[in-house]
Parts: sequence; C-alpha cells; structure tokens
Amino acid sequence: MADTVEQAKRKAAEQAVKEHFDPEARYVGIGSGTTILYVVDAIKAASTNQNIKFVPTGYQSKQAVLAAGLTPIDFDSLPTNQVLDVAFDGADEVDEDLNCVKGGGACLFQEKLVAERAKKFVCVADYRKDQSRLLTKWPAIPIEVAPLARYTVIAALKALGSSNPVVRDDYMAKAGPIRTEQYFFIIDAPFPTLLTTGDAAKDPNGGDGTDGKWEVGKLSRAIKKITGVLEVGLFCGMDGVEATRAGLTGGQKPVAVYFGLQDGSVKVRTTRKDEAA
Ligand SMILES: O=C(CO)[C@H](O)[C@H](O)COP(=O)(O)O
Repeated sequence: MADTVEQAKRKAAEQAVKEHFDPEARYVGIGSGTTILYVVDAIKAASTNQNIKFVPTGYQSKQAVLAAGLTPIDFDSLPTNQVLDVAFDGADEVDEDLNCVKGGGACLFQEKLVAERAKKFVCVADYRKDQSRLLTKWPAIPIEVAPLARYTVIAALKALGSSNPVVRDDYMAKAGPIRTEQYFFIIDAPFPTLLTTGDAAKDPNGGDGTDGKWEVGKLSRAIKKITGVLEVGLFCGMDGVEATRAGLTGGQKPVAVYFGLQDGSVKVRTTRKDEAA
C-alpha cells in the first residue's frame, strides 16, 4: 500500500513536470508536503538552467529546494508584479471542478500566496485525493487563525454549520497547538456537504449554507470574512489563465491536477478544455 501510494505520487510528479516545467522558466513556485518532493526530484533531473529561481511555500519546501541544489528565493523578495511561470503543489483533496482542500501540512497561507502569483498552478496528488466533492474522505477544512481569536472563530464556524471545529494539536499532543510559520494556529473545521458550482446551481438554496450545503467558493468567502482568520484552506474560484485574462495576477485553482493511480498510470484533469494548459 505505502509503496503503491509513493509510486503514484512519483509518477504523477514526473508527468506534471514533463508537461509544465519549462527549463527556460525564470520563477517557479514549489509547494509543501510529501508529493512535492517528487516534483523537486523531477525538476532537478530536467533542469539545465541555473538561473531559475524557486519560490518555496515554507521551511520544508525551501529545504527541499536547497537539498536539490536549486536556488530558492523568498516570496517577499520577488520583484513587484513579477509573476511565477508555474507553481507546483500537492493537495489534500480535489473535487470534479478542481477546487482543492489544502493545509494538511499547515502551510496553506504561503501556498495560496504562491499559487495566486503563478500564471498557472499545477497540482500533483495520488489517487486517494481524487473525489467528486470536497470533504468526502478528507475530514475538515484547515483554517489559519490568530491565536487570540480562536474561540470567536470557532463560534463563528459553528454558526456557519461546522459540526466540530478544533484547534489542531501538536502531533505528539504534548506541546499544545501547532504553530504555523506565521506563528498562528490551525483550526480544522468539518462541514457536512460541500457543493461544486454545478451542484450548487441545482440546490434550492444555491449552496448558501442554509440547508447545510455550501458551494465551495461561498463557504470560502464566508470563512474569510471572520475576524481572526488569516486564510482558508479552500483553493477555488478562478484558475491562473482565467485570472490573467481578467487582468488579475493569478487564481487559486489549479489549471491541471495530475493524479497518480494504483496501476502506475496517471490521470490528468484540467480546467482548460479550449487550449493546452
Ligand atoms: O497543503 C499542503 C500542506 O499545507 C500539502 O500540499 C498537502 O497536505 C498535500 O500533502 P502530501 O503531498 O504530503 O499529501
């Protein structure tokens, strides 16, 4: 099982890099987690250009870039208005619209900053992450919050319909809550039903949460409005190509997701039917 999952991650990473990493790129975003390590390996193998700068989404990501002999650059050192040619990252779950839950590794804030700076954001995952709706297998939405506001945020999340939002503990459950790289907390908030945009159009209440069913984008915006929330681990809305067309810097949604499957093949899902991603 473990070998099958690792092989699925590696195959997906290799194909995503083959199809989206341009050795002439100038700036490339590198996300967090275990799958991204295979992306870094594949980039290292394909990279012939020492001038590419890699923008990591946190400490672990930066160490992976350095260990591969590639050149990291901090997000806030990027020249103003400099977009990334591409950003790669993992995901905790992906729905059929390519909305993602992220933040399993508590890096969602920097991951969103980097994804939104990229002309195209490409996700790489194994078969367990591929679901028609979010929160099918992944239990909760990770939300980064100011520690002082944790109780008010929990109360507000309950009012939005979250059954049991909890502050994420240190994995040893000894040292109290985990701290993000911004020194904030993560609240994991389960919700009963998350709808894709298509599903929401058929819902009598349009996925506004009144019947316990939330359209992903509506829920993301409602959570983001709570005072004390830094960022929400829902990556949805426009993809980078749509955002660029709208004159924005970038979107949150991937243009393509590469799922490594159990049989060693790779399934690619893309938002862009009309053109090469
Ligand atoms: O969002 C993330 C970290 O905040 C990761 O990208 C996500 O948890 C996927 O990790 P993995 O590749 O280990 O399954």
